[in-house]
Amino acid sequence: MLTIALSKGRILDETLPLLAEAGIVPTENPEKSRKLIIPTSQDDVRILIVRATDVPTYVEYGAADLGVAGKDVLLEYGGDGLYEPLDLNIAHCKLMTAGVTGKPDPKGRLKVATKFVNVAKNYYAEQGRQVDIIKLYGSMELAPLVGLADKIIDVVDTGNTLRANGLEPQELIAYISSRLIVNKAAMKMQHHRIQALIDTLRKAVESRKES
Ligand SMILES: Nc1ncnc2c1ncn2[C@@H]1O[C@H](COP(=O)(O)OP(=O)(O)OP(=O)(O)O)[C@@H](O)[C@H]1O
Ligand SMILES: O=P(O)(O)OC[C@H]1O[C@H](OP(=O)(O)OP(=O)(O)O)[C@H](O)[C@@H]1O
Repeated sequence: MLTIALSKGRILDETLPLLAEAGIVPTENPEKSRKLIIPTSQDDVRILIVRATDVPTYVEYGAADLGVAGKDVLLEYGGDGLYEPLDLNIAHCKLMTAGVTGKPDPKGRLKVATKFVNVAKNYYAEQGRQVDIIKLYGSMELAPLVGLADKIIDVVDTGNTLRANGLEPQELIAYISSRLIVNKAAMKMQHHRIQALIDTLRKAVESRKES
C-alpha cells in the first residue's frame, strides 16, 4: 500500500490533477467526504486527509509514505527527517513580514506575531535582532491592529488580506510553493514504485510549465 497525505483546500485542489496524470484518482470527493482515508482508483494507493501543518509529521513517522506540503510549513517543521524530491510548482505565495502601513518600527524590542515561530526565530537571529515572538494560530493580521504585536510573519499572495486590514508587506523571507515529500525508509523499501511516481509527477509539472 502507498499512502499519500494531503490537506483539504488549495493543496488537494492543485495536487489531484497531478496525481490523475499518474492514474491515481480518489474514489470519492475528498472535499465533500467526511472520511479521512480515501481509497483511489488504484487498489494499493490511498489518500490521508490531514491538516496542512501535520503533513510532515505523518510522512516523517511513516504513517504516510508521501505527502504534499507548503515550503512555509516545511521551513517551520525543520529537521532533515524527510526527502523533498520535487517542487510541484503549486500554491505559490511568499513568506513575509508585514506591519501597519506607514508606521515605523518601534525603537526598542520588536514584537512579532506569527504561527511560524521557528522561521521567525531564525530570521531575526540571522539579523542579530532581539525580538519577542508571539505564537498565534490564525488571523495574524489582527495582531498589529490591536497592539498585540508590531509586526506579523505570514504568507502573502495577492496582498489583499494585508490591504484589507491596513497592513503592508515589508521584508521577503522566502518564496513559497508546495513540495512533494517522501518518508526516508519508504524511499528505500519501495524505491522503484516511489521513484516512478516522482518521475511521472515531474513530467506533469514540467508539461504544465510549458503550456
Ligand atoms: N493565499 C495563498 N495563496 C497561495 N498559496 C497559499 C496561500 N495561503 C497559503 N498558501 C500555501 O498553501 C499551503 C496550504 O494552505 P492552506 O490555507 O490550505 O492551509 P493552512 O490554512 O495554512 O493550514 P491549516 O488549515 O492547518 O491552518 C500553505 O502552507 C502555503 O504554502
Ligand atoms: O495575500 P492574499 O492573497 O490575501 O493571501 C494571504 C492569505 O492567505 C492565507 O489565508 P487563507 O486564504 O489560506 O485562509 P486561512 O487563513 O484559512 O488559511 C494567509 O493566511 C493569508 O491570510
